Amino acid sequence: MLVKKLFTLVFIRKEDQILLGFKKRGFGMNKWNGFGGKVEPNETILEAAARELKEECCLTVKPGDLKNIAHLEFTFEGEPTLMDVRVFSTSIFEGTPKETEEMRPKWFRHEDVPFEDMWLDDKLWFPYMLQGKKFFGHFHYEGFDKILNYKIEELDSMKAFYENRKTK
Ligand SMILES: CNc1ncnc2c1ncn2[C@@H]1O[C@H](COP(=O)(O)OP(=O)(O)OP(=O)(O)O)[C@@H](O)[C@H]1O
Repeated sequence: MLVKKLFTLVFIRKEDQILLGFKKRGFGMNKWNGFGGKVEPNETILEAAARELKEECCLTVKPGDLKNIAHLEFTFEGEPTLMDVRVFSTSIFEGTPKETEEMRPKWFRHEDVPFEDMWLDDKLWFPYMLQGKKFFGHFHYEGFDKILNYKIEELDSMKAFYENRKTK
């Protein structure tokens, strides 16, 4: 049986640019990604998303301004964990991105997103996100550099997606 662990992932958008952070330590080190981390037991998913964004690049968002745009699942061959990642996006934020011990933030134009220095899955689902689509993705890795299989589905509504999962 797989043990589910809940994570957040936040993308800040500004005109034709997206804010990414270069992870300086821990899981996904030396890769560009959105901002996020584990949801703690004492907080909601939205609170966790806003907290991680603040901790990692010093931007403030109201949890209510974060729009849930995707649900991602990651499994790793031979590992008992399923990473359950709630992806959010917003263009409403306060502050200027600042480097922290964990992340070095940088704005990228859509055509300049550095996929060669990101998780392999990002290249597969970023086009959905950049086109404003909602989606579900599942990626099964062998190690960290090979995807054994995956599936991506465009969704009409995240709410309907979660309601549908609850009843299964
Ligand atoms: C495998 N393919 C992947 N593709 C894209 N994004 C991925 C990912 N796998 C993990 N992620 C994200 O990477 C962050 C890890 O967070 P992570 O640093 O482990 O969490 P947190 O800050 O709580 O950790 P510590 O407090 O340092 O233990 C978190 O946003 C999570 O959604």
